[in-house]
Amino acid sequence: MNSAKTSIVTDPKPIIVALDFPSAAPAFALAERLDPARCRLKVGKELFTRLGPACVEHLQRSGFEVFLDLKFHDIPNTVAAACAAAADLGVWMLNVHVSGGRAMLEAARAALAGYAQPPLLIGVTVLTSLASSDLAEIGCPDEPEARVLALARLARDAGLDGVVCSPREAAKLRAELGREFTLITPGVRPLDSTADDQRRTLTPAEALAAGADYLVIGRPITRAPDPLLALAAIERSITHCLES
Ligand SMILES: O=c1ccn([C@@H]2O[C@H](COP(=O)(O)O)[C@@H](O)[C@H]2O)c(=O)[nH]1
Repeated sequence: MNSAKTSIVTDPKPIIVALDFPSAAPAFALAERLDPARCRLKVGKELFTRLGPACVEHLQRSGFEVFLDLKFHDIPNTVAAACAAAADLGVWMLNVHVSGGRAMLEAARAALAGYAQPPLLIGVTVLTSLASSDLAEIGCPDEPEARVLALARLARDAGLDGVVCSPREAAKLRAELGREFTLITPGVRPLDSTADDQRRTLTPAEALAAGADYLVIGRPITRAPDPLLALAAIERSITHCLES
């Protein structure tokens, strides 16, 4: 993919830093060094299970918008109640697994209907750690792109605001689902980073050029010798993708 191609990314801060840490100290220490005007933060299963809602509230008090990445996947009644609980926390974005099915997705949508400023409701399609062979093993004969597209269509039809996909599917989804559907891409790796457990990756500039709205980036920043330098290098690499 041509990383020099310019795409219109309308949000001036497309980077979401994944705060995957085992305790409050390193998570909050990094957050203190980050600027809420330059990025958002993602709280996932590890930090939330350790610290609970207090960690979201702490980060919000520091001025950050928080993506609560708990990937709810359960019966509709349970997911709806969990989405309401997340909305009560005032998170900017939350997510559910699209494979929970239409009734679950519609229940999640309905649960957020009464909020004046509801969080963005996002569906997880195919985890970026999965390749074709992994899908085959769990009984899915599709290539990841076909599966992601089918799940993204279901998410859109059920009224979700967008999906989590890998950057490799972003161009296809953008073309099929239009400009308004929000695409969140983990599986983002600068050229000098290791893939770790991610299987479907592109660089930050490639992801934005393909049509991603937001880049979720964890270890390439959080495990860098200097996280702020790593973030600054990523920001420089995507400047040409941002709307001026
Ligand atoms: O398909 C998915 C959905 C969520 N994630 C989450 O994003 C970050 C990625 O972290 P890296 O360290 O940059 O790999 C992590 O919190 C995952 O839980 C994902 O990777 N893929």
